[in-house]
Amino acid sequence: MDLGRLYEKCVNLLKGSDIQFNRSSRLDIALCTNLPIALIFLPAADIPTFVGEGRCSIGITGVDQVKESDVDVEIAMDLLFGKCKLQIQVPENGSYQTPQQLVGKTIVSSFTRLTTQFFEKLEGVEPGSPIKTKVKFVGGSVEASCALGVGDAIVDLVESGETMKAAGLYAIDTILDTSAHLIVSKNPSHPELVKVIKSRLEGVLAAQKYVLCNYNAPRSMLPKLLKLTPGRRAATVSPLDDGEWVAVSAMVERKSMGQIMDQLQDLGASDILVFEISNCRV
Ligand SMILES: Nc1ncnc2c1ncn2[C@@H]1O[C@H](COP(=O)(O)OP(=O)(O)OP(=O)(O)O)[C@@H](O)[C@H]1O
Ligand SMILES: O=P(O)(O)OC[C@H]1O[C@H](OP(=O)(O)OP(=O)(O)O)[C@H](O)[C@@H]1O
Repeated sequence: MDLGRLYEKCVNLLKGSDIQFNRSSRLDIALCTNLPIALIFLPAADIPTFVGEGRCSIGITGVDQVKESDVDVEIAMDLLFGKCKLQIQVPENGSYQTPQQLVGKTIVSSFTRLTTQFFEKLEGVEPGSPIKTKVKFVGGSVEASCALGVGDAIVDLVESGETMKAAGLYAIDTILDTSAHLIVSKNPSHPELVKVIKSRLEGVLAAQKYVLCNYNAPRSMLPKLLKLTPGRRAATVSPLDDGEWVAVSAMVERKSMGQIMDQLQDLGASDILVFEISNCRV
């Protein structure tokens, strides 16, 4: 698990999965109070190594860090947060507009492996063969490199684009779209626990993706209404005291919720209620 940008979302995910723990301040390890596991809080870039070497059975970090580390782990689940892009950025007022123009130049990045792989492909050489482009490592504040004359371009993560803009840079290509992922050791010490944690996390992700929609409707409109709210397997339809009416309950995708409510109403549904799902197994 991660200490910085991903930390809060990781903790929320664990809470949602009912993985309980108390973390004393400044301690990097916390024992789970309701499962026989220890949680270790590590920098995002170190997590792939710990999991790759089997020291930790599972980890949560950006897939950018996993690919940069070149470790042999299972990339098990996209956790759908921490989304950003690893992009090639050049000075706005400079002469470079395409990655091809950077061949033979100096590129600065914290992601030297991914940058090197990109230029190997661009230069048409075998992986591991020498390339004309020079790739330099810088651990932080990479965006200052061009202005300070350390490099001609940088490869760095972009989320809002504000850092890039403030540094007078713009992106000319994307090397990787990334987000936080669950990674699993190829030899976990307790595979059965890994399975439990995976299915709990899947439950939280599904709960985030769906809401529960309940409504009352004239029975005659059911065929049309159920096309809008078919449910995952099938919608639950219950009779009401008024025999002409039914109550419907179905999971719907959160992203379509507003549109579906509008259409249900247009078709004569009433008392449309939408509920958050705090957890589920589907
Ligand atoms: N705007 C962003 N900038 C950098 N990383 C981001 C951004 N948005 C999401 N991420 C993800 O977060 C990961 C880095 O996490 P973070 O910055 O928390 O690292 P850390 O080393 O654990 O913490 P810190 O840098 O605070 O010590 C990246 O690898 C990427 O997957
Ligand atoms: O597109 P934005 O939303 O502006 O985010 C991107 C910036 O955030 C990260 O840096 P971070 O703040 O982690 O500091 P660092 O430069 O020391 O890595 C990343 O390296 C970019 O510089």
